[in-house]
Amino acid sequence: MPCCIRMNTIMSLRPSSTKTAKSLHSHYKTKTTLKPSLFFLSSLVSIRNHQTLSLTNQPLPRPLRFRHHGILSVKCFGVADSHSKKLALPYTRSIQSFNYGRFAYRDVSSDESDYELGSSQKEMTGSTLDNADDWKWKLTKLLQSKDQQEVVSREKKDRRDFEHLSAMATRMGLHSRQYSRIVVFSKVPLPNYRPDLDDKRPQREVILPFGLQREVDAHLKSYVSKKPTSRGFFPPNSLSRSNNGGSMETSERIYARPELSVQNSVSMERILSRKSLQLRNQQEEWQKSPEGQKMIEFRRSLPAYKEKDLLLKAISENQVIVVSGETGCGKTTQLPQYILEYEIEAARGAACSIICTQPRRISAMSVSERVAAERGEKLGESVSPCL
Ligand SMILES: Nc1ncnc2c1ncn2[C@@H]1O[C@H](COP(=O)(O)OP(=O)(O)OP(=O)(O)O)[C@@H](O)[C@H]1O
Repeated sequence: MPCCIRMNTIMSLRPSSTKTAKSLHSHYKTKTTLKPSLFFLSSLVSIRNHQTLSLTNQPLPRPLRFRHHGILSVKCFGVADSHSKKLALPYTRSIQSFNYGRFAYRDVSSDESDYELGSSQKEMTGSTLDNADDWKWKLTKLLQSKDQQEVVSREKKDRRDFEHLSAMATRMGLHSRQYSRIVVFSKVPLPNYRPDLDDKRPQREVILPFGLQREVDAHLKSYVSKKPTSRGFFPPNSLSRSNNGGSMETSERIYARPELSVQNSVSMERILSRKSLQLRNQQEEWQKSPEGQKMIEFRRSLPAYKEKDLLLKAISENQVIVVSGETGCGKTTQLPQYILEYEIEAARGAACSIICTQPRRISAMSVSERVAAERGEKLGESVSPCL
């Protein structure tokens, strides 16, 4: 059975302070029948010249020294496994890669003094957090887990201490956000709103007023009858089904556009074609940049990405498609981008208009901001909210 023993629990059993891993080992051996398999050091302890620490019956090559760098928290996780020979130090290594600044792992020279392990974190930092150790453990487990994406807590004290916990998560390379009575720590950036964590969501569902659908149809018909026709501009494989000149626009601006004459239409095509090439260059530049690469990596991790080709095919072959997917899979932020990117790559970007509806102004704003950020743009370039 896996179990977890806190070092400070072990330490409190000892009448005198423990200074070396060797004495810790002998203490550990006599006080418990568990063989430790994972030795978990917090960010603030260094072990000289060792990535693994042997805690077997063999004597240690020489005493290993723990050194305190600010706050101390040490945990031992043991399993009742007599074959366990080595204690890996994964956390120490991950600290190096997450760059903990002054808390980063470093070697301790032999002339440096040992640290008294029994001191509590509270005393060291003056922090009001009484569960920092638990959280450090939880977040480290999250980082180590391949399957787990996030940790969710509904504890009042975690909401109270959110700022501290959030700072800790940031130092560990994690994202955090508070949603009303819930705090979330995640490996991926968190959205402004999480419907799955919104207890009041059923009451917040938007109920469309009777007749709204008919009103929308009438507006659409009116728009379609007024929109300029530019036949021949769209190749058959284009995903675009309208031509209003690029980015989202207000209905006033759309209706205010004058009818285009044939000559106007030709020069408009030239303008759109130039703009399309410009969009393609911009998109390629962004995708090659380090930030763009990072964003692409994140976007590819979303479930929608696996269906990208299928979706584009379905859109090109059908007038109406219905997409259903789990919350957060990328329906809102990814699908429109797949279409736009496809059109931009085909040098038709300027002629592609995509309208996304959101039930609230705040979500319209937040989605627009997010999509613009994913495209490496400022709001108002190819993505504009229309409130
Ligand atoms: N404002 C944001 N900031 C950071 N990340 C975001 C933001 N909005 C969305 N994301 C990320 O993008 C992913 C896809 O979000 P998106 O809104 O496209 O999902 P969805 O399938 O439309 O969800 P829902 O069904 O809840 O509307 C989210 O899981 C989240 O990780």
